[in-house]
Amino acid sequence: MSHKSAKDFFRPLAVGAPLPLREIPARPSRAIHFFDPSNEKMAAKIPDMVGTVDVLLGNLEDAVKADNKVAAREGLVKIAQSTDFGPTQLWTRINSLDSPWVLDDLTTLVPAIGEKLDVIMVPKVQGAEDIHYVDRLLAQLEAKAGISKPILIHAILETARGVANVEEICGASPRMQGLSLGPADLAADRKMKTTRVGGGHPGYLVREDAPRGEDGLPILDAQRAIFQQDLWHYTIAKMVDACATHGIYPYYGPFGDIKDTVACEDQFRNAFLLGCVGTWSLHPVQIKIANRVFSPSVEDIAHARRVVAAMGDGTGAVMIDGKMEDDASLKQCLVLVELAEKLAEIDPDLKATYDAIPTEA
Ligand SMILES: CC(C)(COP(=O)(O)OP(=O)(O)OC[C@H]1O[C@@H](n2cnc3c(N)ncnc32)[C@H](O)[C@@H]1OP(=O)(O)O)[C@@H](O)C(=O)NCCC(=O)NCCSC(=O)C[C@H](O)C(=O)O
Ligand SMILES: [Mg+2]
Repeated sequence: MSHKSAKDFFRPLAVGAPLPLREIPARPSRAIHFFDPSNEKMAAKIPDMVGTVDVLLGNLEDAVKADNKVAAREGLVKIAQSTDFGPTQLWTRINSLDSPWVLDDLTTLVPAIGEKLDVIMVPKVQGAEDIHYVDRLLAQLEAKAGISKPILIHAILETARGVANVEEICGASPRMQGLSLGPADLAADRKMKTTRVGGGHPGYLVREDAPRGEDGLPILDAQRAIFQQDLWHYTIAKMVDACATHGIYPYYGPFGDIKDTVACEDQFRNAFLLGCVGTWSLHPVQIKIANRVFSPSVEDIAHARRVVAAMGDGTGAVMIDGKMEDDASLKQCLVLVELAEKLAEIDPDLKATYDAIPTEA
């Protein structure tokens, strides 16, 4: 595969297009909330959701009926033009690159609402070639429309080839903002034997060893603990490493069992602990869960601040509550403290919560 030379990587891909960013802004995006702009009931709720969620995403792809594709695109333009998004980012998910709708998605949205669109999510990305195509087309459209800042690209990992090529996808363009896991399409593409939209599966488990009888054989009808495993651990971990390597942001994806808010919270928390910065929300009930899970807890911030205070110049080792803390644990604590500071800038309730944490000796 041929790569652009380093000096060309940050050059605009069309004369008159905005300069590519050298750093992807670390804007809070705990929940990327999906709505169907062709659904009037949903669309009517969007202006009131501004400020309650970090990202509002007008979805044009799967979950929008084929007959509603044009209405969804037009609906998104209308909502974007008539809404002041304040601190909330506006994203869209365009149709897949092999679909009959994607060209019109891009050529309509960029001139109409390109100044308001922060990120375009591209589904079913297979390799760097998909990002290169969107990158060049966006540059041409931005130049023609006189857009002042580059629209960023977010890729969904939802094919086996996309997962295999995750490194080159992350590094394909300075527009790359991040990646999400697309567990439903990925499961289908991999021919996994599941029927769910994200989350676990009761059949994917590890069972406690069987007790042995006097004959030394396993007692098969004995009660044994079973531990359900995470089907998505490998892919999320691979995605997190690729994103961290390239300075972009990893996200979990959809959790389709809307009513199981407890398992949803578990799935989101696993992703948070592994390094993801946010997740998708498919229903208003999932926004609160995501905001809670992807914000560091009071306990973690209290502990992190103690470590930061105790570590002085950041070198050496100290004991806190019987545990050794050193340069490496300090770096982990700083990840949490810096995230809390960023979130506090846009979330007054969270700021008040973090400000109220007592300073311990
Ligand atoms: C999942 C839903 C179909 C559920 O809808 P519904 O049955 O209408 O839910 P409720 O009755 O509980 O709704 C209560 C009210 O809230 C409104 N509502 C529902 N969802 C949203 C929303 N996302 N944004 C704003 N408002 C919403 C309803 O209109 C009700 O309003 P009211 O009657 O006035 O009280 C539905 O939530 C939905 O369609 N969600 C989005 C689904 C989606 O975007 N799917 C695509 C992403 S997942 C995916 O693509 C897979 C991935 O790519 C992969 O491969 O893994
Ligand atoms: Mg999908």
